[in-house]
Amino acid sequence: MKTATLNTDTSTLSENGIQYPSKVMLDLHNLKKVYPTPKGDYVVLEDLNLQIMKEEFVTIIGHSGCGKTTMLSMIAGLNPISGGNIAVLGNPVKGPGPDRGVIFQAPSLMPWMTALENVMLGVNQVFPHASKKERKDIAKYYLHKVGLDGSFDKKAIALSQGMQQRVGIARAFAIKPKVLLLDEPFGMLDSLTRGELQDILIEIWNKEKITAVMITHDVDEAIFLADRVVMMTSGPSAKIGDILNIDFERPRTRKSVLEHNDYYKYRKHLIEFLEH
Ligand SMILES: Nc1ncnc2c1ncn2[C@@H]1O[C@H](COP(=O)(O)OP(=O)(O)OP(=O)(O)O)[C@@H](O)[C@H]1O
Repeated sequence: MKTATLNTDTSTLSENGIQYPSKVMLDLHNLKKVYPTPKGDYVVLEDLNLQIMKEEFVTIIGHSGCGKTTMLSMIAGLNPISGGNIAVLGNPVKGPGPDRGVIFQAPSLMPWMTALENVMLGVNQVFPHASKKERKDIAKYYLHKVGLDGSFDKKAIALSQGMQQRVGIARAFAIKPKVLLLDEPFGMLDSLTRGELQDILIEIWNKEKITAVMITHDVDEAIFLADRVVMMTSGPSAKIGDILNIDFERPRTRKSVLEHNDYYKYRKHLIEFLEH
């Protein structure tokens, strides 16, 4: 019989009755992923161990093809686990769920639906017992937060890429997940829009403090957003190679980060890791 998850000050009781340290939101333990290929099994990830704390913002960097998306999609429950396990607050991930929101590089909205309708889709599923007005208010609140006040009723197909990604961000936050998973969400945007959306993302995150795990290829973005930057080794059998703590105070501004004495030290550390 399933028992409800119980949160206490010191620990969390998971579904299977295991007492869990309360600060750990996400636990990846000896994670393994094997893809079958015509030439035989390809081991993408092996012995990958990582704990991510509640309210933490972690960015993931690593060479192209090392397995970042594979890892994120396994956390999302969209990609089966070959070995080891993943737990959210001590509960094993068995598939997708509303406790994990995902923002992909392409927001994959329903093109014929309006911005509001797209956000409402998720909200309706996650809060079926709320009144229609309450659900609409949640969707509108997050669309407002991402700066889309004048565009609630515009069809997704009529929105620019940057605006579509704003809807994607609103949609992910609106379901109030415990963990937000972001796979290069700004990878396709120009640098100005990218900067704007980083600011929006971090502003909402500062307020809501959802645990966030974000893949990026941009070292500066990784530093600006994160409490820790996690570096993955190159595949096959990729694992966590190194972790860098980013000790800048929050809230941060891009200017204060760039002017900080440690900024270039952090940057050098990450670039040296990637160059090896
Ligand atoms: N369904 C699949 N079947 C077989 N191999 C796959 C599959 N999906 C991914 N791969 C391979 O697994 C490896 C890791 O892919 P993944 O997309 O996770 O890497 P990544 O680090 O996210 O790459 P990028 O930074 O380029 O997005 C790659 O070699 C890729 O070709």
